[in-house]
Amino acid sequence: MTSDGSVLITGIGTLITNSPELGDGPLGLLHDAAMVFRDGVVEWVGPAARVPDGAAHHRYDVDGRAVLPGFVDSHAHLVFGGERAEEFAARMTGEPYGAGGIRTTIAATRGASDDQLDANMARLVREALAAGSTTIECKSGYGQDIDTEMRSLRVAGRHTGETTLLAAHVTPPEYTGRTDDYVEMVCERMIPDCAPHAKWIDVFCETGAFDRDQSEAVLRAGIDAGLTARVHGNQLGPGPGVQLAVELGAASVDHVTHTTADDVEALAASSTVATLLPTADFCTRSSRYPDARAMLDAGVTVALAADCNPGTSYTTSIPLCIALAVREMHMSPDEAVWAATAGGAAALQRNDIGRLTVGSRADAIALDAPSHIHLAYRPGVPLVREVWKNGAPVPARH
Ligand SMILES: N=CN[C@@H](CCC(=O)O)C(=O)O
Ligand SMILES: [Zn+2]
Repeated sequence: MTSDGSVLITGIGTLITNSPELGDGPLGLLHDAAMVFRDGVVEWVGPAARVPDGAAHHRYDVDGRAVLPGFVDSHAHLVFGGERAEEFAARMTGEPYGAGGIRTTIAATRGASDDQLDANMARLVREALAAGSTTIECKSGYGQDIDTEMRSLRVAGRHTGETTLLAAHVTPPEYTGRTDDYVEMVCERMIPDCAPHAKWIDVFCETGAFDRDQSEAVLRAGIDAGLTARVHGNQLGPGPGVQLAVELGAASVDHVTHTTADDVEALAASSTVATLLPTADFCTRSSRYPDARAMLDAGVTVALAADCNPGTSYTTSIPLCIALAVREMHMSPDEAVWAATAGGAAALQRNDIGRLTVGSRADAIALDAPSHIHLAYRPGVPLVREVWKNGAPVPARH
């Protein structure tokens, strides 16, 4: 980058802008394109033949590669201690996944220092960035006491502005058999104390976690404290999570693996994004994947996220999510890439990311491939070759 903070990217074989006004289809696809970043935002984007004259940009030639907005990973649990490889191995030999595994991580997280939590999160954020995620949301939720939830949010806030108080993830051991008492403590004390450190409030509305009334109480307390709702729902079986999210105007309801026709209809008529987490279904060997086709065909806004966490989805790979979404959920490569970029931005209610248009954040990736289709066509191959965050190249990962 030059001292004026600008960079000209040339030689873009295909550019996804996510602006239909700029190019073909919903992805706003341009061929033989170029782009100028200045001071962290996109200053110009268009055909290579029409690059504005005279600007003393640093030039970066991507040699015919595909360039996309950086992935927006709108669902992650990155503040935790320990790991659960043994639980995963047991699951792969027949044990079912249950919400109770979360308690293992609660114990490890409570016992970890801030520095340990921070180092673990930093490692995962670096990993995600190298795989193309230039924005990542992060939930607390492995404390389930005020002190550890607060510590978790502080750590998360050092790495992302998208911090979520997952106040009701599972009833912690000291409240066993007293979930209503836990919910009361969350509403009266945890949320008021922790809200200044979070942007979002989240609950796990599921059998074995929190029921509809308990989830609603937590979400309403969060909303009253100035947070915006998002919901974990319909992951392990059908349930009230989707309807609750829609009723409360949640930004997103996440997982949505088990939905009814009424759920899909309600989502389609709402502004709530359905965030699908295919790597969680893959790693828990779920009986099914979300019915993405029904949702898309009904007009639901769909996002894809990696749900990085030590229990159900210990991956930061959005390219893997895209490959699963295409292969297992019958999304087209275009739909999957849109969902992982503009869809993630919609789930975070952001219009400055997930697109490459004038004024948007200069967060972009170049693939070692001529088109975005290769993200699904070449599963498991690390195709993300270059990453720019706020207009600056991200150093290669060691
Ligand atoms: N479903 C709830 N929470 C996490 C899993 C947490 C865990 O098992 O540690 C998820 O999004 O998949
Ligand atoms: Zn989650």
